Amino acid sequence: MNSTDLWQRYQDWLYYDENLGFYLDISRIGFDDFFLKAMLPKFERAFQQMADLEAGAIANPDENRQVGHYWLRNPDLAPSPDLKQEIVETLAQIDTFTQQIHSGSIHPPHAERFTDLLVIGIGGSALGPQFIADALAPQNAPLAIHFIDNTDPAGIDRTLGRIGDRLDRTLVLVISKSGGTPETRNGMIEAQAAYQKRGLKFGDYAVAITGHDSQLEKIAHSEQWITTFPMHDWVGGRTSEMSAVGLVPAALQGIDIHAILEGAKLMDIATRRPDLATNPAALLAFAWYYAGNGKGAKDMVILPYKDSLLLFSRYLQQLVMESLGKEKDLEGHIVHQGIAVYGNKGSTDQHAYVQQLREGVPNFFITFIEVLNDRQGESIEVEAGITSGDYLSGLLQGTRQALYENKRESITLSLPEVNPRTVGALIALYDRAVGLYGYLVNVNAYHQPGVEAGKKAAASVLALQRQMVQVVQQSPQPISLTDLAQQMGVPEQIETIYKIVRHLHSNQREIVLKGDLGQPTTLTVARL
Ligand SMILES: O=P(O)(O)OC[C@H]1O[C@H](O)[C@H](O)[C@@H](O)[C@@H]1O
Repeated sequence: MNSTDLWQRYQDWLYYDENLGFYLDISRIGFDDFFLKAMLPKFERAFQQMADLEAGAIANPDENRQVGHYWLRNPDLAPSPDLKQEIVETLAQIDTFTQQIHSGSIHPPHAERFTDLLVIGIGGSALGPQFIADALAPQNAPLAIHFIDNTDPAGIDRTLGRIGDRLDRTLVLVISKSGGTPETRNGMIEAQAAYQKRGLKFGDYAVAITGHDSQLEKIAHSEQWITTFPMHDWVGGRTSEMSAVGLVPAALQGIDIHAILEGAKLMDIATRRPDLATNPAALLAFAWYYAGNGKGAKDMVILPYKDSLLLFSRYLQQLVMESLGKEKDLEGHIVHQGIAVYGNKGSTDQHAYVQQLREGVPNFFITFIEVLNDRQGESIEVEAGITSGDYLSGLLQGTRQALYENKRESITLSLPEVNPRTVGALIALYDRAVGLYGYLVNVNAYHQPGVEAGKKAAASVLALQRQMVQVVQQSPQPISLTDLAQQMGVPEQIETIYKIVRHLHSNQREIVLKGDLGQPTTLTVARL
């Protein structure tokens, strides 16, 4: 296509949202009118399914659940007065609690104010809060945020080390919808131990955000934690940023949560339109479908040209891949759906992997995210008539063009600036696009059955570890791996047992290994 035709195509497909000052350009995705016509009936169905979902249908059939994250930003849409009240009351509870923490009316036993916030959670109970904190926390936030989002002991030490002496002024938010996620439980127990070591009562510092009647809620009540916030059954982890999960940490950092909700609500209005050309989420889903042939044949590379949006790709990784990455469609046929997501930020990535994008395997499409306002205040010139921001903007345009010339497709989103409203809108745009795409490819975007397999396997490894330690304890002689597996009655698990033994040996716990570490058959295991 020549430049005049491209310019025309750009204008034909440009979406602009007046309320949000938000642009979406899918002109550099190569669909034609024929493809468009073929997709329209699919979109009609998807719009209808989405309307049913918003009206309270059981949109997650496997788990027999409603999917209600849209109601969080407009409680009037909730399908019953009770649900509406739950949302409104939780929001009021968050506002009151934030005010009490900031004013010091709720304070730690030995200080006038909390100064730090430790969030313990994983997956949907961490990625949103991490993205929002990095994108929006003010420089002198009333509470400085820290995360434990794993069961890595060294990672936990690193976070607690950063908090250091301020532990007695640190408020802890333990976030888990199910209230039983082992990584989060471990983080909580480790944090609890750190408080105890300092002679502090954990409950005086802790708040839980969790589902009704969960294990975590029970602990919070029995240990008299400061308070608890509800995590509704009808909000999925990866779309929970606008429930208490995302709003409590954001509000405590002094971020305007009502503006986040307002931006999302405005985007919801736009993405509710049952019309492909004027619905930005539908345009996104349409572009993804074309680029990957409705089968995820191409990866989604997310490239925000703004440092504060760095964590958006990580946030989207869960939202897109956990929602769409499914073995079966809604009728139970094997489909192996999904779209892989990766990316960091431009122009930084230009000095890393963009070489491959431009010249290597063409298995991706890019989403450029442009932020029109460079910074608060004036910019100096780094060359005659040119600022750093001009460079960033030029690099974005240049990369888009260079990739297009090499037949690499792209989408470009442009926001006026990064603020609570636009970030709320961005999140809402993508959760709707993922929902619509899920309907286009006929998968349940709201469950994650595949995650369970790894969790079950981990539990059986830990059971083997306990059994193995017992057998070694009772064995008078050092014992070979083969005999050990034999005595445990699981000869087929020898590799797993070997790895458990190696891990314990490396940590000088319970057992010692003797022999040539490079040759497992020479090894014997004895009690320490
Ligand atoms: O909030 P939680 O119940 O602790 O769950 C945390 C995460 O764990 C699971 O493995 C799911 O795959 C995620 O969707 C979820 O966000």
